[in-house]
Amino acid sequence: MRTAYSVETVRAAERTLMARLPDGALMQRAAAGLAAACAQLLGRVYGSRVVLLVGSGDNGGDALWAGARLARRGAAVTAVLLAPGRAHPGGLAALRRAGGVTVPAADGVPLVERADLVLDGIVGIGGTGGLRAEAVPLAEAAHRSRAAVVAVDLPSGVDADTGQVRGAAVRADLTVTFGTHKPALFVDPAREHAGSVRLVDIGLELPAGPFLEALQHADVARLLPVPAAESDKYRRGVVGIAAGSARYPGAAVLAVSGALRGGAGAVRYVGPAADAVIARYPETLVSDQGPKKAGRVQAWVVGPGAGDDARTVAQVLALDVPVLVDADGLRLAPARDVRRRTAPTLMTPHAGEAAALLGVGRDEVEGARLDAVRELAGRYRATVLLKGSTTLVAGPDGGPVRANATGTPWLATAGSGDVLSGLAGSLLAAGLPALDAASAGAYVHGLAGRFAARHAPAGAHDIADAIPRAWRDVREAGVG
Ligand SMILES: NC(=O)C1=CN([C@@H]2O[C@H](COP(=O)(O)OP(=O)(O)OC[C@H]3O[C@@H](n4cnc5c(N)ncnc54)[C@H](OP(=O)(O)O)[C@@H]3O)[C@@H](O)[C@H]2O)[C@@H](O)CC1
Ligand SMILES: Nc1ncnc2c1ncn2[C@@H]1O[C@H](COP(=O)(O)OP(=O)(O)O)[C@@H](O)[C@H]1O
Ligand SMILES: [K+]
Repeated sequence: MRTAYSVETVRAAERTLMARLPDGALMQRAAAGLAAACAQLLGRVYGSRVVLLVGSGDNGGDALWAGARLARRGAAVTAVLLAPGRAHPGGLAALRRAGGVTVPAADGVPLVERADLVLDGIVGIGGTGGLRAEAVPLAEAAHRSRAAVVAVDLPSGVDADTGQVRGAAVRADLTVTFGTHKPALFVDPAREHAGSVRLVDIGLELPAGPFLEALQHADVARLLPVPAAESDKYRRGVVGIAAGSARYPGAAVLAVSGALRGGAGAVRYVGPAADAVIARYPETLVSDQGPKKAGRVQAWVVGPGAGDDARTVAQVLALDVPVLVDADGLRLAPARDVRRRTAPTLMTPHAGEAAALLGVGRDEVEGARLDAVRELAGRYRATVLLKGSTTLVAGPDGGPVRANATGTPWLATAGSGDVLSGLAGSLLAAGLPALDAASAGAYVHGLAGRFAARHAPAGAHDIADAIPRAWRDVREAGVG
């Protein structure tokens, strides 16, 4: 599991550690890791042109100390000072001792354009808002130059705690972050600015409850259900799918396709698309009764392609088993009915649906996903999985939000959300708590998308077909 902590927690851990260490020791640890990552990226340090973008705080200090290390190994290092009177004094002296030079910001752009490596030490966890005006031309030059851009701790201009980008921000190829990941490194739009991310351990001791978690293969492998010797289809769990309409029968077929690969022992379908479902998946148990009388079901999925069928949504919400509400179902599920439920509810909106539920614009949700997912989980007292370029899952009781790391833009294809709802619903039926069902479902779904679209675009049914391969990949890597 990878974890991220808020700036407040990082600051507290930093204070505790600094009280035990000699002055400057933490910055030296950070700079050593940073310089090593830069050297690796450059391949040959000797003779390379390195430009440091240096702001007024310790983030600039890290860049200056790392620059000094690279200068000692033969790089030509120039520091572009954004606040010349306030640059980190110790770092500045070290760079000069090592043969590095400094220039004012106004002279920086041509140097950045000719650099092999640009180190972004403009601002780190002390930043607020986007880049200031004087830094913008430098960030733009770095982006268009052929230089590798390495962000120190965070790409400057992103909000460390929320992943918001309010204005211009540096676009890095690599971010070297210190002590712990910051939430912004997992959450778009900031994540997209970070490039690949490397964590340098500087000895921070962090509390048990992180702000954000990102599951990895081993975590998901432990969550995925495996039938025991004594299992039968009912013990493995039966998932009910109430989806599809005369207009959208495909949504039912796709939800069933995900559910059949999600670990439940049987999939039961109710709704107007039974013929289409049976034609494609003859193993489905179809019922012409409503959800109440459909027979044994351990978890329901309601909503994909459901049109305006509010009655079915209300019936499913009234059942005392876990329920996943997706797509049209989200619009048709009154908040008070969801809040009143005692069994778990999992809601799976994309940004547009989340925006409609919150009464804000879609851009607002996409710009501040963490806020949106937590707000929805609180309002509905439900687990919420917010889909999109970063998929986030928040539980109703606060606690760490989970960010999914396996997604790919190839998943943005019609019907792929229906597959996810079936898959996650199946995991609910198999007995996983809602937070785990949602995050393991998103993880396997993302991986399946990657497999399905490896060399060519894939349709939603291809993603469903790739679920067993993704599942196997997780299990084999995770538990041997
Ligand atoms: N935590 C740890 O354990 C360790 C932390 N370490 C490092 O310290 C970094 C944090 O350093 P920090 O606290 O000095 O803040 P930092 O990010 O340099 O920025 C503050 C300055 O920036 C300015 N400023 C603000 N917003 C801005 C903007 N949008 N655009 C431009 N400028 C802006 C603001 O100035 P002012 O508003 O006064 O003009 C303020 O002076 C951290 O990210 C990591 O790299 C490591 O050395 C080792 C261990
Ligand atoms: N840019 C993206 N990067 C990664 N995943 C994405 C992106 N856009 C959409 N997705 C994923 O694709 C799926 C689309 O679901 P949804 O929006 O419900 O589509 P549909 O309603 O057509 O099924 C979700 O799993 C979502 O997280
Ligand atoms: K930075």
